[in-house]
Amino acid sequence: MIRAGPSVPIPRTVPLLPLPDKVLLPGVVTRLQITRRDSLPLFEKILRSYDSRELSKCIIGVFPLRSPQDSASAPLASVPSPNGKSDTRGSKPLADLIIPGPSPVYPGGGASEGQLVTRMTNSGRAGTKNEVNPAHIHSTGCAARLVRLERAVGGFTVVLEGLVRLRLNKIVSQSPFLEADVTPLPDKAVDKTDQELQDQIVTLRSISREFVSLLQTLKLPAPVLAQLQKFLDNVALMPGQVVDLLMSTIESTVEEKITILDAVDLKDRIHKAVELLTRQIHVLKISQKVHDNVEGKLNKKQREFYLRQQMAAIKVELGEKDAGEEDEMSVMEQRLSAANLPPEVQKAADRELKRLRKMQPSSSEYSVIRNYLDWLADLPWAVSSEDVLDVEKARRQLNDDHHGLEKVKRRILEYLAVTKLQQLKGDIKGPILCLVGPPGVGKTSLGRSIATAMGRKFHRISLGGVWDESEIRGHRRTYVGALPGLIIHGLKKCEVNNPVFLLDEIDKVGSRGHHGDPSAAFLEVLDPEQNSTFTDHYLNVPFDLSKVLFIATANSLETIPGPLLDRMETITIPGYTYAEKLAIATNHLLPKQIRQHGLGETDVQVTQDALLKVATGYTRESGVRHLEREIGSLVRAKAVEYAEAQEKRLSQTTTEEEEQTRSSPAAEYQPLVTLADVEDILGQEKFVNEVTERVPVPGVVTGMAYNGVGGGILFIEVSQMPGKGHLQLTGSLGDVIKESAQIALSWVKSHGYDIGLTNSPGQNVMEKADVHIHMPSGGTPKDGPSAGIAMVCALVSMFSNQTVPSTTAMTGEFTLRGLVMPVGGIKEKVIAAHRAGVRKIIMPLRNQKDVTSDVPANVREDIEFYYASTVWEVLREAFEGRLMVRSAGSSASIVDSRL
Ligand SMILES: Nc1ncnc2c1ncn2[C@@H]1O[C@H](COP(=O)(O)OP(=O)(O)OP(=O)(O)O)[C@@H](O)[C@H]1O
Repeated sequence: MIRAGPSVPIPRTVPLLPLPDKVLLPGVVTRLQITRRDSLPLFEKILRSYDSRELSKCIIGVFPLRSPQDSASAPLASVPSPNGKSDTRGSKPLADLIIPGPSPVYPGGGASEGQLVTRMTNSGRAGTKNEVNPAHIHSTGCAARLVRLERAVGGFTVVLEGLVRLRLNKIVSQSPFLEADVTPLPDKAVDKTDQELQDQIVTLRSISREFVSLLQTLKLPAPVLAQLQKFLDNVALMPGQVVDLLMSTIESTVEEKITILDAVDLKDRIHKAVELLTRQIHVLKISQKVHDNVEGKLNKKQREFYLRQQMAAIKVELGEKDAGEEDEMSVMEQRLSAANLPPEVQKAADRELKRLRKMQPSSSEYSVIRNYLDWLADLPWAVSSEDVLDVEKARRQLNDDHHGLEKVKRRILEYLAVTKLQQLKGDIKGPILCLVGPPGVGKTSLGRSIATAMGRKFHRISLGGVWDESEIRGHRRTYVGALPGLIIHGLKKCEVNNPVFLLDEIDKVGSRGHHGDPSAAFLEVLDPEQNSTFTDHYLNVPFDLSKVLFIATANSLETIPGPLLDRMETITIPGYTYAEKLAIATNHLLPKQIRQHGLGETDVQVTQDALLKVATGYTRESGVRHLEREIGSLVRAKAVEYAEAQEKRLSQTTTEEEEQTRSSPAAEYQPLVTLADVEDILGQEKFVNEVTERVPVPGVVTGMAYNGVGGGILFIEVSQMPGKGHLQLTGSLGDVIKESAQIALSWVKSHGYDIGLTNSPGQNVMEKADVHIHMPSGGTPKDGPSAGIAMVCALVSMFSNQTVPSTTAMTGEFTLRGLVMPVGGIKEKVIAAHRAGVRKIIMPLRNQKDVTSDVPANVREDIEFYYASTVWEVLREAFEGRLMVRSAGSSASIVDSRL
């Protein structure tokens, strides 16, 4: 409904309402919350002096109040003199004419609650305390009449209707409220002869129509639209009023609204309005685009998402997007570009990013893609740490961290030197090292030392019990909760693409389970030719692993599949001798434990014989892990003593002495741990020397074993019982060892007469007897041919009733023809036998070189070695000449002699 403007006279002096952050234009109705102290007296007075029906007669001058900065940058028109000479805006001083402003629009007929009533916003809320500085009041304002006035919490709620522009001439009073001398600036009647103005009106009309039609699509309330439409019909008659109204509906800044308020000249106002409307139409079109896309049924969350998108698009268009509030997408984009992705990966990332943009955050697919992109952004595609390839420094590092292991250290240094040379050539394709040895010999800690020596990051991947290929290569993204595998996880953790990866216990990787073959995944990872394009199932893009230094560790090589073993260079770390253990304990384990228990270097001292007793009496292992634990127990016991002694001292000292006492060790504390203390602290010895304390019995022989956890000795026990010549085998024996037992028995049966077990050549030594061969520690599976000669000796010992000394151990494969064949694991077997107290070892002649090259000299010195090529030689050495032999086979010509 368009109404003719009410002819309200505008007095020359009006009370003034300064509005910060808000502009009232003629023709617009607005509701305000008045809480500013300086404005309250005005409304108090109005409430007192006017009857509610006469309120509309009350005219107020509403002027924008600009902030001091604004006023500084854009000086306000000086308070003009009544003659108008100082009007800087070019509008001529007008007479005291009272020309009513355009009719305000009252949607729904009522002025108070209509939708066009500008809602109060925080910025529209007048402040609570500021005193107005008249210099900050803008020179152009708007006369307004009061439509409603009510008391509200902390002030008043007023509804004002803009009537006509005002020029502020002079502030005439500041107390109790501002009053000013003003001049109304009504719009001039349209000059139909002014062609330029007419053209402008045409443009305004078309652009306004477009604007209103766009508003329709945004579902503005129908009555408001209807009002706007009707209003536009009058654009030719009152273009100024139309502009004012439209300007109050578009999104614009206070500054822009002030320029409209300032534009008293019609052409100027239309020109500015067309500019702002064009921009608003552009924004609306974008919102409509978004709007069109979301047509259809949307749930609450979807709607929220699209509205947010709309907001973001509008912000971008307005150039208001702040770096601080950048949306998730651009942050992700930045992270991806910072990750320096290889082109192929970049392509995949772009593709996923594009998909992500089209999704709503609440969908499950959204988080899947987000996670994926997070992974891509977090991986060190192009980040490497600087290598320190200083061989001398590496040598020092290895020597500082580990005692002995000379061969291993030499090999590692060779490796580093080669890597250094290759790096100079830009071609790094070194072999993959595999450290093999029993538990606790320092394989893992060697790996760590290598990383430290090279200045690289270290990451340990424990492979024990990995049965599933996807644990290494990741799950495909189609699986719910899919993630990359251990390799990619490790790279993310290290944050560089050239760390040292220790593949711990590679021999424990389960082979061929239900979900692929995990060891097969390593075929690619460990192949320097292939691993530059390693593709994790989750990432589905290749990652170059060629800069990663892989070091594998294993307890035994037997369970490592051939092709995998083929890719690695194995370095064997045998078990330690007692002498080595003593040195390791003294130089590394004891200082480490003392440090870990918070004591000083000299607070615990352990004598060498005490340490040796810990090693021999409390541990039985190839490595030093248990030894370290037992030393830990010793140190703990001493730490308790230390703390107790200190407490005791403290309770006896005065406060002055306290500080001094705290730092000094307690007097009655004794740091030395002697041989006698060991049993008190650790309890009774757990292991006695197995062989030296054993009384030799016929039918029992000491054998030598070697398995994944190191070397050891094992006893072979044979007994006979009445029977019919059957052989019984017990002790978790494998097929090969069972066959060796058969071969041994067959040989003994066939040579019974030669060895003096029977009286005639045709007699069967087992005619009326059954034989039982047992190998104790039934819980440990045993296999392999190396117990052959020990079984022959055990059988001969039982049948002949002669003993073999328990300190004599033997190892060697045995053929039916009585030949002794070489076996493996000599070094570990010898060292373990030495630990167990063995003093004489019989072994195949062809293993002699292993003893001379591998067995430490101090062990060799303690043991008497005998190398045999036939079983006859073995028998002679084992029984030390106590066996009656008639004929020592074809190789010997001795008849009826004592061997
Ligand atoms: N030669 C040595 N010098 C100094 N310390 C050693 C030596 N050998 C082993 N150690 C110490 O023994 C402890 C056990 O070593 P580590 O964990 O490396 O053994 P491992 O061979 O990897 O065993 P596993 O096969 O069970 O993983 C570590 O604290 C290590 O520092």
